[in-house]
Amino acid sequence: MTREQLFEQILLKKSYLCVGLDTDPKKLPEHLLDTEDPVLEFNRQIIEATADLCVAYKPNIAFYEAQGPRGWISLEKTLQYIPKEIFTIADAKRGDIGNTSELYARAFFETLKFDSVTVAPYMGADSVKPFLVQGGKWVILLALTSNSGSQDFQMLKLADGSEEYLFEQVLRESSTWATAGQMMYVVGATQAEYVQRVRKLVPNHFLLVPGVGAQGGSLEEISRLGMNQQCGLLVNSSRGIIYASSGRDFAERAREAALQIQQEMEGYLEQYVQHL
Ligand SMILES: O=C(O)c1cc(=O)[nH]c(=O)n1[C@@H]1O[C@H](COP(=O)(O)O)[C@@H](O)[C@H]1O
Repeated sequence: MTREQLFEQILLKKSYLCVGLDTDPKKLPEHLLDTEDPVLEFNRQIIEATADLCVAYKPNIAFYEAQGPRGWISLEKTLQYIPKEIFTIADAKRGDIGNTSELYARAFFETLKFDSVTVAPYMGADSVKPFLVQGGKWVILLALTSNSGSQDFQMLKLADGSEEYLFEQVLRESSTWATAGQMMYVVGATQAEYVQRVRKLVPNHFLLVPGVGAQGGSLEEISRLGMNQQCGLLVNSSRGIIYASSGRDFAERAREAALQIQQEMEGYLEQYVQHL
């Protein structure tokens, strides 16, 4: 999917919501447990209930890998329920020496046919570039993550007296590896105070923003500080949507939670994206 196609979907749906499919078999509503593939049935109903309100789905691969072969099958079948015009993110946080990254890229882009994969920058250019070879496929590089551990390395100053944090060097350097049509960055919603520094270095890139809802980040703040003229944001919520209820009404409640976010997003799009 191209950046223009993604922006078209955002305008059409008045939404930049990404629904996180972090489907934990231990949290499934009881009435689904005797279906053939409870994870798949849960995802199917979540997708059916939210597809008109979001522009992306992000299955977190850990939740499927942990199930062994069964999990991979649920994941592959889940992708078949996602409408073609919706952007798909394999949240796998991969990256390795070149020939291994090539196979990770093949796993997510060719075998599973995701539009994008999250990648860790720690091993440098040759670990990321194998993911950048196919047009229409995206790398979403971890820049400033939402968790408290982001302080450990990402927020280190590069040298005594330097004004620049390590995450800024990651943005500066990696933005020369690919255009804003193939690379996005993860910036946690809990890091809103640094979003202007991010935008100075990557004004045109899309940012994948996790951390609203369960982790406490503010949608208003990240939208006000992070939007660009093509919206430039995909804001993810996982638990806040998919576990809005643990009962028979889980899909209905998930829709209500997604609708609430979409309506708030509609307001920010009108306010901050000038040519709407
Ligand atoms: O890459 C991610 O998506 C990610 C990066 C980050 O900095 N923080 C973060 O929470 N995530 C993911 O975003 C999702 C957040 O889920 P909720 O907190 O339930 O909305 C999980 O799948 C996390 O793995």
